[in-house]
Amino acid sequence: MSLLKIDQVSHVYKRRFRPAQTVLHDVSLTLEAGRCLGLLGSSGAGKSTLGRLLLGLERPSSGTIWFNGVDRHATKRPFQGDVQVVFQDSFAAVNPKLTAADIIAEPLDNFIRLKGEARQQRLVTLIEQVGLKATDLTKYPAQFSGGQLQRIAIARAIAAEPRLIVLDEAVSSLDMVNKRLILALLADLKRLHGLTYVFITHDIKAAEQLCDSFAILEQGRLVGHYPSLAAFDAATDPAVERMRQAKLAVHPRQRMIRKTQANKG
Ligand SMILES: Nc1ncnc2c1ncn2[C@@H]1O[C@H](COP(=O)(O)OP(=O)(O)OP(=O)(O)O)[C@@H](O)[C@H]1O
Repeated sequence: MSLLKIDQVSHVYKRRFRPAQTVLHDVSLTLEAGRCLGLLGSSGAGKSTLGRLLLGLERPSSGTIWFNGVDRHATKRPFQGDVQVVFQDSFAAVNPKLTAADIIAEPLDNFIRLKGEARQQRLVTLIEQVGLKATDLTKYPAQFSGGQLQRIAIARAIAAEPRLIVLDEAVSSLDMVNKRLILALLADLKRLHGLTYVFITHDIKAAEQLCDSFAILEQGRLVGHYPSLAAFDAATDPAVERMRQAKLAVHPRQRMIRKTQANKG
C-alpha cells in the first residue's frame, strides 16, 4: 500500500465578488514510503494548495487524500504530527520571541510529550542532527542566518517523527552554497529516518538533486508524472521542456524580496 494516494483531487477557492476559481483539477498521484516526490510547476500552478491539502489545512472540494490507507479528511483532526511542513521563509514561519529550543519543542510537546531530561536530550539530538550545536538551543531567530534558521525549521519538522514532510519551496530563498548543504541534509535525514517527502518547487535542478519521482502541475492540472530521475531526464514532452526553459527564472517571491532590498539600499 502506498503511504500517500491523492485520488482525483480538485480544489475550488470561493472568492468575494468574483467567480469561484478551480485551482486543482482531478489530480491523482501516489507516493511510496521513503521516497521523495518533486511537485514542480510555475507560479500559480496549484503546488502550495496541494501541499495545504496534504497537511490537512484545507479540505479538497472533491476527491480523496489517502494517507496510510486512511482518508485524511474523514478524521476529526486531520492535522496530526505524522505530516509536517517546512516553508520557504523560515523567518516568517517562526515566532521571533521563542528560542530555538521552544520552536523545535512545539511538535514534541504537542504529539510526543517528553518530560524533563528526556525532552532536553531529544532537543540536543535534534539540533545536532541538523548540523547545529546544543548551545544554539538558547538562541533566538534573529541570531541565526537564513540557512541556520532553515535547519531549525527542519529540526522542528522531524521532531515528532512524522511519516511525511511537505517541503514547500524549502530551499528557494537560500544562496547556492546553503541550498546544496540543505538538500544534502534533507537527503541524509530521509535515509536516516526513512522519511517521505513532497518537495514543492519551481527549481528543476533542486528537485533533480533530492527527488525520486516527479510530477508537473500546470494551471492546476497534472501534465506529467515520471517515476524516476532517469525517466524525468529522458522526457521530451512539452511540459518538461517548459520547466527546463524556466529553470533559470527567479521565483516571483524572490524577485519581490530583491526589489524591496534594492529599494532600501
Ligand atoms: N487562500 C486562497 N484564496 C483564493 N485563491 C487562492 C488562495 N491560495 C491560492 N490561491 C490561488 O490559487 C492559485 C494557485 O495558488 P498556489 O499558491 O497553490 O500555486 P503555486 O503553484 O504554489 O504558486 P507559487 O509557486 O507562486 O507559490 C493561484 O491563482 C492563487 O492566486
